[in-house]
Amino acid sequence: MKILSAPQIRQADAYTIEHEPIASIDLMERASNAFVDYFTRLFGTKNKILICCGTGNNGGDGLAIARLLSSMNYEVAVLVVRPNKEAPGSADFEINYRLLPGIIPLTEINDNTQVPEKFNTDIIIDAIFGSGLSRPVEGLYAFVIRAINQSQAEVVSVDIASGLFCDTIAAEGPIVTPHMTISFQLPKLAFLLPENDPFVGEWKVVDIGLSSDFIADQKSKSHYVSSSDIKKMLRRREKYSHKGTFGRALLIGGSYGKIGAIVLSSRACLRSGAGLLITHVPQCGYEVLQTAVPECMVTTDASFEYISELPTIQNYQAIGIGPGLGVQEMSLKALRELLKDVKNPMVIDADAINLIAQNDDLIDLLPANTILTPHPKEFERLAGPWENDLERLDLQREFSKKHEVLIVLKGAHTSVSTPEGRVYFNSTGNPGMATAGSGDVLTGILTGLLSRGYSARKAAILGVYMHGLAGDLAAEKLGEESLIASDIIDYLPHAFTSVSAEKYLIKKK
Ligand SMILES: NC(=O)C1=CN([C@@H]2O[C@H](COP(=O)(O)OP(=O)(O)OC[C@H]3O[C@@H](n4cnc5c(N)ncnc54)[C@H](O)[C@@H]3O)[C@@H](O)[C@H]2O)[C@@H](O)CC1
Ligand SMILES: Nc1ncnc2c1ncn2[C@@H]1O[C@H](COP(=O)(O)OP(=O)(O)O)[C@@H](O)[C@H]1O
Ligand SMILES: [K+]
Repeated sequence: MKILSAPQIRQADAYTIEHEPIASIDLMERASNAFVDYFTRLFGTKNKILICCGTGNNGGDGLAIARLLSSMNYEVAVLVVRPNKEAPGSADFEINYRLLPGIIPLTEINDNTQVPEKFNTDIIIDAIFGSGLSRPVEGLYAFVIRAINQSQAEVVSVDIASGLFCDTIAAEGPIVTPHMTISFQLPKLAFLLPENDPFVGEWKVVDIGLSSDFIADQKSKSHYVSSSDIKKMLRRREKYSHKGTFGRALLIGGSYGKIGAIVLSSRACLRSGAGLLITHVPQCGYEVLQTAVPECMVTTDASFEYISELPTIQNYQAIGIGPGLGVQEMSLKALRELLKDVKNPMVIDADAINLIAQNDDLIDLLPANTILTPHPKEFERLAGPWENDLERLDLQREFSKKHEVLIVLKGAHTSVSTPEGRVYFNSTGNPGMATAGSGDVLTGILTGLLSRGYSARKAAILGVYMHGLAGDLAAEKLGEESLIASDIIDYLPHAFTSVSAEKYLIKKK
């Protein structure tokens, strides 16, 4: 799913109005209905609702939402914020203003002195500004937004929190801090930047039928990965396939006290479809691996505690290195040798990333399209510091372009950047996955998918999605608090089957 900028969203509205064709006021009605449809699934009629409206089209949505909710027996009141009494609202705002039934209490605020310290209501629907915000909020609007934020009510923003820009980090000036945002058609970049979290809350995108042709034609460097994107990527296992068809994977890692990391990667790799897995560990890991993962073959290093040398690395479709590796001099030597010899894209994680960050010569040895999976601290070691999340995103894109690698920057909404400068934000995963070893599981999944024959770009996007989905399915059953990395592996089969089920049905028809 593409992420469009505010000007592109405006053009999509205009294109849809002209080419569907649909009257602008009817598109607003459709958007308001979509909002109400989702809102009424969450909140019952017992709640007192105050709808705070600006006088643009976001405010027009607010008025239509008021009318629709009132017709469904919700107790609704409307507040219109209009600093200049004489200034008319947008055309569609004015139409909806005239359509507002008399039974809905309507207050207009023109002056700071009329703003209560806080609003006494159960729910506030915030429809002051949407994607048309053009400058930071001040004056009367700022007073109203502060009062909204001070109220005890649940706040739900229409399209985007008033005061938040669609395409960047939070500006100066007050911004609504909603519990939830119900947004139209496509996610906004602002929803995916961690520092905007207080101004987004939970968010849900509802379809308002904007032209899919127009959206398909738009250029966008940012994408939000949805389940339908993933379904298109998934491959079937063909009838006459054999284990060789699905590739030989090699995982390298583990050290004394950190063998568990490479055990997790190995199990996850096999659960992601690799035909054959060889794991290379220091001698101290031999019995652990053979016991914990009987399906994998194990080769041992000359060193008891650390990786110090390479196994034969020919004939592998995919190599993953890093989990539990440590940053010993001898492991650095082995990594340098590996990077000099390998030609295919690899997966580089954890201490292998740290070693690359500490040794300038290594980055240029990486085969094109190699996948690096840093968490933010590891990425900072690689690429240097940033001032804010938008700068971090730019840094990520630039790093990928400059070094021709994929960066999987981990966290909520993990972002995958490609050498072409595109970024794919993940839509699965939960805070239960912030637990030791879940990154090691991801490395195993990515190595498995590469060996299985997916391109590096597809392996990265699909692997991150499946890892998050397995985490979500695990959390559904076990809760987030107790989730551990092994649970993610245990739920990987459910993740794959839940996404692929529909595809098989289509094939059978
Ligand atoms: N036909 C359409 O264009 C549709 C628009 N929709 C709604 O319309 C919204 C966008 O509406 P608009 O483009 O009218 O813009 P907004 O309603 O977001 O803002 C209204 C106007 O306020 C002014 N403004 C911006 N920043 C300001 C500030 N800091 N202080 C004071 N005034 C400021 C601008 O002139 C802006 O046009 C969307 O977010 C969505 O809610 C939906 O109804 C879907 C259809
Ligand atoms: N709040 C969160 N929401 C979603 N996913 C998360 C969250 N926190 C962590 N994760 C995921 O868990 C994994 C953690 O990886 P990492 O930090 O490398 O852990 P470790 O080094 O312990 O294995 C990443 O894939 C990350 O995206
Ligand atoms: K809003």
